[in-house]
Formats: sequence, C-alpha cells, structure tokens
Amino acid sequence: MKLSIILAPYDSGLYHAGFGQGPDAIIAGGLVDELALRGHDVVVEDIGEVGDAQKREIATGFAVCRAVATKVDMARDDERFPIVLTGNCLTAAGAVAGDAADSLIWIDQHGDLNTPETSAYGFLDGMALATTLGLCWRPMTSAIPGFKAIDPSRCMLVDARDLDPDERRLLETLPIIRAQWTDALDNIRKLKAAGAAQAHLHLDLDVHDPDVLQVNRYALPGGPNPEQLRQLVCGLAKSIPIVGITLSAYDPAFDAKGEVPPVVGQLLGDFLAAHARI
Ligand SMILES: NC(=[NH2+])NCCC[C@H](N)C(=O)O
Repeated sequence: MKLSIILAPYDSGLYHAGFGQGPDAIIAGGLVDELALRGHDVVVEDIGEVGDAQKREIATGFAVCRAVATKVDMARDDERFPIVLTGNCLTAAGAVAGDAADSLIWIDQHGDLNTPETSAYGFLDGMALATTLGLCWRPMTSAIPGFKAIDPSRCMLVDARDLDPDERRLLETLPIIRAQWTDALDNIRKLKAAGAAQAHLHLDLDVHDPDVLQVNRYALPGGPNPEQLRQLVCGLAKSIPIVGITLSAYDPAFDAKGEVPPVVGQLLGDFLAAHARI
C-alpha cells in the first residue's frame, strides 16, 4: 500500500517541544522500517516551521492545520493513504479537511469539546473536536483548504472518560454517538445509519490505560491496553472505509523506557493490514 506519513511536530505552537517531540520519537523508533518490512511504500514529510512564533498557539495551531490539509490532499492525489503523526490534537481539523472524510471516529481519554467560552485554560487541543465539528473557531477553519465541518451525528466519540462539566452539558445537546472502547465496533452501525461512508480515525494516544502505557501528562485510569486498542482499530478498519488517520499527543518525556513507539508501529502495521482487506 502506498502511504504518506505526515509529521506535524508541534505542541501548542512550539515546534519540536513537548508533544511536538512525539512524531520524531515514533519515527526514530523504527516506524518506517516496520511498515516497509510489511511491504508498504512509505514516504515521510515534515511540514516544517509554519505559523507565527510570536502569536504561537492560535496562529500556529491553525497554520499547522492548513499545512497538514494541503499535504494530506497531495497524498491523496498520489493515491497514498495519509497517516498524520502530530503533537496537537487540533491538527485533526486539517487532516479531515485534506482527506475529505464525511465522518469521524474520535478515540481519546478526553472529549476535546470545549469552546473558547467554556475552556478553563484556553488550551486549543481541548477544543479540537468542537473545532472539527464546526462548533467554534469558524473564521479560522474556513481558511483551512477543503474544510467542511463534520456533522455531529456522524461522529463517534470513544472512551472519553475525562470530561469537563461544560463538555458533558454540550454532549447532552448533540447527537454525537458515545461509545466505550468495548462497544465501539457495535456502534459503527449508528455511524453508518447517519450516512457515514468515509471516516477519519483520530487516535489520541492518551486513550491507553496509563497504568499500562503512560503516553503524556494525562493519566486518568481506565482505557484499553495496547492489545485491546490494536484489536479495536483493526476491527474499525474492517467495519467502515477509513480515509485517513491522525495519531496525536505522545510526549516522550513521559515514556522513559521508549515503550510507545513500538506499540504505535504494531498498531499501525496491523491497522493497515486490516484496512487493505476491505
Ligand atoms: N487533547 C487534549 N490533550 N485534551 C486535553 C483537554 C483537557 C481539558 N479538558 C481542557 O480542555 O483543557
């Protein structure tokens, strides 16, 4: 399979800091060799330094989205399956614009459903799903090439166990499909009933049970272990056409033993094998 691995190594506007070191650490952990050994033709591209270092989080966060949307669109033109390795979750808004998904599977410890009105810290990643669903930052998303907000009824939120009170309230008003990692596959039919035909898979690596795999500073217990998550994404790949994937929020500073990159290699390798079979 032809693949394009697109690196967006940012953490809230900072290039190669914090979460922004995750993509490089995953590549250094041997991802390209792992996928090449499985017979894939892999190209890797870093979007490079974009945005405005002075205005950092907002300007750069959306500049990253625009750059990623363009790279993903180019990958599709070249018939390459786009894999975006990103620090920030907000990048999913760019990836979805580039791969023209009509639906979204969002697997995450968090809801990422804050808006500028509800966010306690103004942290853009905590608004990443709300942004992708068109609930906020519309002047910014309208400048992302190809961006079309995903209808909330075509979004499945999986395992969001750490929700802020306003996120809970918002969820009550929206037709988002909620699932646990244990019943996400059963809920795919609801996504399809809402008209989902080409899904984007967003995987915030902090969905892992932190007692088994610590991925970043967030550590609310619960969530799948790597093997359970691997089985879930393989099951998803066989259940619905997936047109692109984002993997986010790995901060190597919390992974002294370097356990996350091989987990990601195996997960992606097996996901792609399952994907090729539909
Ligand atoms: N993608 C993430 N890292 N999300 C964490 C969000 C934490 C918190 N709910 C916030 O909005 O600030």
